Amino acid sequence: MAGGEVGDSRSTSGLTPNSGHVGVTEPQKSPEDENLKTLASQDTQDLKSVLVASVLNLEKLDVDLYRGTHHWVPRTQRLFGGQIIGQALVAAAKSVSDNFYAHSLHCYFVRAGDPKVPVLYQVDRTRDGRSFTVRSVKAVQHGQPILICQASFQKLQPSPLEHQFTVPSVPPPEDLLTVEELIRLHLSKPDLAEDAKKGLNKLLANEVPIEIKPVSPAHFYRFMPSEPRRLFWGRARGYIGEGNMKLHCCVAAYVSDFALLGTAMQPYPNYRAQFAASLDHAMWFHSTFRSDEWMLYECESSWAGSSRGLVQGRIWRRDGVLAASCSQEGLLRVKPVPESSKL
Ligand SMILES: CCC(=O)SCCNC(=O)CCNC(=O)[C@H](O)C(C)(C)COP(=O)(O)OP(=O)(O)OC[C@H]1O[C@@H](n2cnc3c(N)ncnc32)[C@H](O)[C@@H]1OP(=O)(O)O
Repeated sequence: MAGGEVGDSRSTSGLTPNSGHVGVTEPQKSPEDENLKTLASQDTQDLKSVLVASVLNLEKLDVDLYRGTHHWVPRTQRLFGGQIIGQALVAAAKSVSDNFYAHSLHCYFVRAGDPKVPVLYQVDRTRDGRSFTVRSVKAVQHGQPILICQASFQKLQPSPLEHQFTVPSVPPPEDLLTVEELIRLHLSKPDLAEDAKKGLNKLLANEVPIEIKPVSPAHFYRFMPSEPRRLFWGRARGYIGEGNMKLHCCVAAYVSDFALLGTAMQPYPNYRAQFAASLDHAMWFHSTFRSDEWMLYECESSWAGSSRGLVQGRIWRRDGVLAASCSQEGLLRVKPVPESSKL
């Protein structure tokens, strides 16, 4: 489903499986939760490997020119930013030797992506060095750029300088519910209004190729005000396997844009985003990881103002190793939630 992101209406932001589930160390479970887990794990099989087989599988048109198609299109009817970044990184990586690994990318989203036509990716081989290789990618639709991206790749170079922050302490993914399970739980409430049901069923029908388990759903859905910080487990649906680090970075780039910007909205449950879109996105890859295994996403927003929000993200492996960091600024044009929707 669509992740309940910043553009969502109040009917879905009221998703809270139980009012006590706001802490990050002791989730509450019930037999109902356990049944829902079994149900949803069956559903995920249908989307197996869709990211690899379709979204990130670009068609080569000419030297350094590729075409990408869409899988999931958000309700905003503009292309999902993570898809464009992921595809741009795939295109960039195609002309880079296998012993060079993506270590960073910097992107600007300059126009909304049109879901009705494919995206062309034009790659410029900016520089090939002994240790670093840089590629510039322009994503184009209707003859105009929608994204400009620079990606840098490095040969593996060990160093005695090694440090990282400590991974936050949270419940393991096995103890938490997926976004789909949270929606089903909400749908099972007997007093739910018909239009809310309709909206939630629409969300469930979306086929998002990633799985998300919010650590604190009440904050994730902005049911109550909270500090601009969120934690969730995420992974690509399906099996990718070891050995293709380039692909794992592209999948992580896809996932990284999914729930970042909503962090900046968490202190303001009385406002809904009328227009929310990522403006730029940067990412740094630190260590090897498997994007088809649960990774902990830690997002915090250091600033909001001038109709923009700035969010930093850290992506942790389950064993506590910091796999990647990202930063994004997004446009957030908001309006107050009408009194009637708060009921
Ligand atoms: C998970 C998050 C995601 O994946 S988001 C997807 C990835 N990101 C994107 O698609 C963003 C792509 N970039 C863009 O669309 C443009 O760069 C944006 C951010 C819109 C640039 O904004 P701007 O310079 O305002 O563009 P524009 O003049 O074409 O206007 C676009 C619409 O916004 C309106 N607008 C403009 N200024 C204001 C304002 N101050 N207050 C209210 N509205 C404003 C314009 O009227 C225009 O509206 P409309 O589209 O004509 O209805």
